[in-house]
Amino acid sequence: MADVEAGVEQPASTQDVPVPQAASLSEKMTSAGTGYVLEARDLTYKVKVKVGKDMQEKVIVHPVNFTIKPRQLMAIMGASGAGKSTLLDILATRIPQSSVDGEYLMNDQPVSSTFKRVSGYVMQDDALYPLLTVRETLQYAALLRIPGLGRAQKKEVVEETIKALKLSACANTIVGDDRHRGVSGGEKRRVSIGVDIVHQPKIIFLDEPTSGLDSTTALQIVETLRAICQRDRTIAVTIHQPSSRVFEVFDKVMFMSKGHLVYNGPPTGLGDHLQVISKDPLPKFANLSELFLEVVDKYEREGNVEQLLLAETSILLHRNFKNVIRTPELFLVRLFTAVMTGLILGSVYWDIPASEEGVAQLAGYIAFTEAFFIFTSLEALPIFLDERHIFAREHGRGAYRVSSFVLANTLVILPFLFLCALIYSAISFYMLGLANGGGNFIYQVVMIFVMVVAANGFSTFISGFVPDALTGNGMGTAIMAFMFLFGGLFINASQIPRGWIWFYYISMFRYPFEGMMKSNIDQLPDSQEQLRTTSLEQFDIEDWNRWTSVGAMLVFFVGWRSLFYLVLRLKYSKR
Ligand SMILES: Nc1ncnc2c1ncn2[C@@H]1O[C@H](COP(=O)(O)OP(=O)(O)OP(=O)(O)O)[C@@H](O)[C@H]1O
Repeated sequence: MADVEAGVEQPASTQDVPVPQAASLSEKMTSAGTGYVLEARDLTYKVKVKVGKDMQEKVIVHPVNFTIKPRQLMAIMGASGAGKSTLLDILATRIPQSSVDGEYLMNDQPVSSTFKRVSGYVMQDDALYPLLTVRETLQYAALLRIPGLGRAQKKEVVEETIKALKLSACANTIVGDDRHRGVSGGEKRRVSIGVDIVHQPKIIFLDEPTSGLDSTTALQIVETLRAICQRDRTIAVTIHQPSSRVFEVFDKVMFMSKGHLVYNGPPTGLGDHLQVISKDPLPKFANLSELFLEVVDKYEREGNVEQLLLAETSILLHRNFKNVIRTPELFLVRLFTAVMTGLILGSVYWDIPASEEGVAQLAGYIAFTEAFFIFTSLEALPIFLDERHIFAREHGRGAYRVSSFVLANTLVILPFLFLCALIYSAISFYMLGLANGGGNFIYQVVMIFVMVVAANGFSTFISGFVPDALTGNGMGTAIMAFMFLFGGLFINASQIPRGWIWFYYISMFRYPFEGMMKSNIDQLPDSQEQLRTTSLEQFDIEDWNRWTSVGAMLVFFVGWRSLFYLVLRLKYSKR
């Protein structure tokens, strides 16, 4: 009993309602002490409807993915006809599983017959006997819903329910109706809820529990639900138009639009989301959920609901850009070193001659350029690790998908890396006096760009699984050092022992080296035909196509990023 009494004395609206340690009767009655996680994977609901003489398929709920966890009060929102009730019915298994596509899991297992035993569904209307008191109503409900329990225990359950729903003050008042004065509208709604949760289910679904109530009463109901939720309950509620205060009580909100899930995250994230999807400036003091419904309605009328589904990546991009702009030192340092390195190399290799010595200098310049850009990509490891921690927390709350995070994380860095490649090349290329025939300069910018993008992908991949930056740095540097060894400068392919040749193929240094060497040597004038032939032979690149190098680095880039995605999925999606 201790926990329910504690629940009564607590202000139910606070974010941290203490969770009692002692097991109450309700805890003893339900199988799992820690609650249930519900997970929807591509859950889809289609029906056949008659159009003229034909039967056509209509999608009521498009594939949705989300998790609902114990202690997270979750609201399903959306305009009328958005699919809220249908989704709630699917979750409550009121729509047979056989007519629903996709997977619906409870604690990682497909939902089975035990589901009904641990869950409760609260209807919208208050169908109660008007002349019974609140306590009597709940007592009869207990008799009917929990037949196996002894009389004393049933009484205890009823008292617990009365306290949890804050009905103590009116427990002996009749429910009432138009002709008999009884409890208030809010209390009546609590009694209705009590009737459906008197068997203390661990999972509770409520269809519009606040409809028809004024905003203060609605707030009290939602706060009570939140207090119940804190006792390891998994609760999902459909709600049409909550006030701002009600909206903020929820831990998580899901917005539906024409059967699509268009927002899934904490109420606090809705403002950022709105900024991205709204084409008009946002009013300063607005009810966010109402505003969101208005914006979504606009998209619906324009027939562009699918566009909303892309918003997740844009929001993350938006936030990442903001973060980058507000921490310019991160990028300025890298840009500064790119400029300095360009200047230093330009002065060291000033005006390379068209001779054997010049080709050796060119090889030195290219190898150092690679080392500089590839090794320094590891510098960003601590930042990536911080981002991974933020991701873990937000993804755990179901705020966004792994793919959106990886995509946003990839895209945000591209313009900056391009700038580094361009500035570095613009400085050093001309100081070295390299020939610009055959688009050699543009080739160098593109090559260095795809090279840093690939190296960045490698560092990000490492950041996906290492415990800390030190380990990541050690591991990354060691792998890169070996890639450098097989990068084309120190040893030719024909000299590499057979057992090591695979390293030559996976070396991120080899492709840019061979590509840039080939591109530059090809520019030697016809009078240097002999030098050109011997140099190409010396580096084994007579038949090499410089654009193959660009392609190879793009493969690395996509490959590392895909591995990063897989690592995050394996590591975090199961939890
Ligand atoms: N079995 C069905 N056959 C045909 N259409 C259906 C079926 N079930 C639901 N729909 C349609 O699917 C859409 C979503 O219905 P649903 O009741 O889930 O919406 P809602 O968001 O709960 O709306 P409201 O807030 O008005 O209750 C509606 O257009 C409804 O008419």
